[in-house]
Amino acid sequence: MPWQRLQSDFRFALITLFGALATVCLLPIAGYRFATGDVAAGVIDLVVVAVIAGSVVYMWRGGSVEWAGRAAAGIGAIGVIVVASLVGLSGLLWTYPAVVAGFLLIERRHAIAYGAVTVLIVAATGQGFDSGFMRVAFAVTGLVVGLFAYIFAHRTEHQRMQLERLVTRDTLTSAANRRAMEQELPIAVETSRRGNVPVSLAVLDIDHFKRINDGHGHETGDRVLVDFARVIGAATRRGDRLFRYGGEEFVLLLPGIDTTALASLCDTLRARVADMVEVDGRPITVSIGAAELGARESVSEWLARADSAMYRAKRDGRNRVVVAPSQVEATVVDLLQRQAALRD
Ligand SMILES: Nc1nc2c(ncn2[C@@H]2O[C@H](COP(=O)(O)OP(=O)(O)OP(=O)(O)O)[C@@H](O)[C@H]2O)c(=O)[nH]1
Repeated sequence: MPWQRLQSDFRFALITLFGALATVCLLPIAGYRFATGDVAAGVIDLVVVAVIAGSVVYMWRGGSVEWAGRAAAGIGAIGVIVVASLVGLSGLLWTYPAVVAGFLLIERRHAIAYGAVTVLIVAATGQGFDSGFMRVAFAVTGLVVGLFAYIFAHRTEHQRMQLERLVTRDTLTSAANRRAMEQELPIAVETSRRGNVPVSLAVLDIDHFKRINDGHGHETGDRVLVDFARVIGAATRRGDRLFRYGGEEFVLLLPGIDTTALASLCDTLRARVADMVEVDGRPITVSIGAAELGARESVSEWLARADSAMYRAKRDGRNRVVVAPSQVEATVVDLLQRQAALRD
């Protein structure tokens, strides 16, 4: 699902854009260099394009975004340094875009160091400077460009994170919202299948929540939702994700957890809620349905299986956990039932 990642992963999208731009801009320049007999510079341009395009392909095929960015930035810097020492002024000019591109490709604090080192090496080794003063002026202007790019990247990243928090968080409980869930579940499915590690999800629905609202007021209901999300958040691991699915229903994504571990984990959560969430000293309870992702199962089928397990927990008396059988178990049960029906 790399197309979905273009929307959900900002750095993934930036590196892809950089790869496309670098290819479109550098290929004609490489052609021009060959045409004018500048074979060495042409070869350097082609190597730069090949490494950058290779990094993007590696990332699209599931490789690390960080390493793809580092490889693209690294080859960009080497290309600029070598070309500046080979062709003079027309090579020197590429230093400025390389410094700015660093902020798109790698972490901000690394990008400022990367930009400063690239500018200083080019100032020291590049050809085409008329005088020592020109070298110093080049170094100073390059560093100023890097500093401005740093300030700009800092502000943009801060605002982007604020915006992302606003659109992906539920304002009442601070859990991730349904929109975030719709983006993250397909990624979790892809990660699980690629790494061949299990992933499970649990649907948690607070019991008789309407009675809390009706008997104690909406504000108390809101407070229960906040306490509930806090208790679940504190009882789960760092990589687990809690989403508010709607109303008093939450979804918990549990990477690395299979059907065997699911029942005891969910039961711990159920007990923790009953112990720690209350109204007027009376415990609030939760019904939980859980399911491990099945082979070839879609996100909606997976969610539907966990949801129907949760409804079974409600039907069986609430304040309990029902784990949906794994797909293999479900198929065996189905076959046995069909066999029994044929025999009758
Ligand atoms: N206080 C508060 N109430 C909410 C919020 N969102 C949904 N609700 C209420 O949650 C209640 C859900 O009630 P039901 O769907 O009947 O479920 P329930 O009473 O929990 O019953 P069971 O799920 O069958 O145990 C409704 O009264 C909604 O108005 C919210 O953000 N704050």
